[in-house]
Amino acid sequence: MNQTAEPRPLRIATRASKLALWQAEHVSALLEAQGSGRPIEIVHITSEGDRDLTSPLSQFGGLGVFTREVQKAVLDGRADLAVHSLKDLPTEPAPGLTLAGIPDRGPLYDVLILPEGSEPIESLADLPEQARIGTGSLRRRAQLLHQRSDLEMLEVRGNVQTRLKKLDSGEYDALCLAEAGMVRLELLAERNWLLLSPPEVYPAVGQGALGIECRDDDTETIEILGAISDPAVRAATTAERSLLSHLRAGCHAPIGSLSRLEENQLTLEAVVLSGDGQERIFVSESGPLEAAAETGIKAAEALLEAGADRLISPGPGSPEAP
Ligand SMILES: NCc1[nH]cc(CCC(=O)O)c1CC(=O)O
Repeated sequence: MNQTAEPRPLRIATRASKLALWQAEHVSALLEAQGSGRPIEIVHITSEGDRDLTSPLSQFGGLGVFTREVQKAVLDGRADLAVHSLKDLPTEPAPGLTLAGIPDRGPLYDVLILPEGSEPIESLADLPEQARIGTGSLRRRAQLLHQRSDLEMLEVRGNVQTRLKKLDSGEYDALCLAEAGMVRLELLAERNWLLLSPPEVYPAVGQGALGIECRDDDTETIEILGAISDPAVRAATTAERSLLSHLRAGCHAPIGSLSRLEENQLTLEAVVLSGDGQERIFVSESGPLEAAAETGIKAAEALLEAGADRLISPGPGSPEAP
């Protein structure tokens, strides 16, 4: 009889898209380096958001369409932790789960990807008149229209690879995506692209960051996830998510934000736009790192004070439809 029991595996639940798998592998490597001594397994989950590739995201599933089934696997005990793109994770906490891990953050901004073989461009002004831009995100749509009201914004669904195929087949003149996803999938080197950064284009709340959840009574996993977290990223994303939840805009709203850290000071910039990009409200609030959530609330209040509630339409949707 063998009395030396193998340590229990630490099971990571993830969607099975290439990007989700990269992110799960990244977390797996962080956990290995952290050295809990437990072997790591990756459990693949199919989400509603991956199954239905035809409807616009705003019209089905709503909030948490990419995260719900991965969360269920942890709640059911099929896995111990769930890895999400933080920007896809609703700010409303899931009962029974806790957001215990927020590790290092990838690139924050969006990029405008050009079809294979196109000439490079240096700014949005270089796009042809009425260029067709593929994006399903109201935030990207509104900010691009704010710069160039002539652009034709077209809905796009499916994973990053599917979208790039549509771009290269001529459906769009350019595609707007997160730099983080493109870098993780090593897809930027092959083509020409333009960085879309603030103040022209603010990223989504939590963009580029990962959120790792576990059961709220699983003290061992909570401790392990704490050890692979980055306090600066946690503070920054806490401010951003606090802003979003206080705007009660877990809905499909054109909201962008950026947090900057300087020594012990956190500055949160935020924009809210009308869907057509005609109206845009900007605020900036600062506070100590430890008061990140309060800084988020202050920014939300300043936006509401300036009339943001008129621009935010209530309704179902995810914090960031892609
Ligand atoms: N909504 C889909 C989604 N969720 C996370 C990423 C990429 C990684 C990130 O932005 O954190 C993407 C693709 C995209 O927006 O281009």
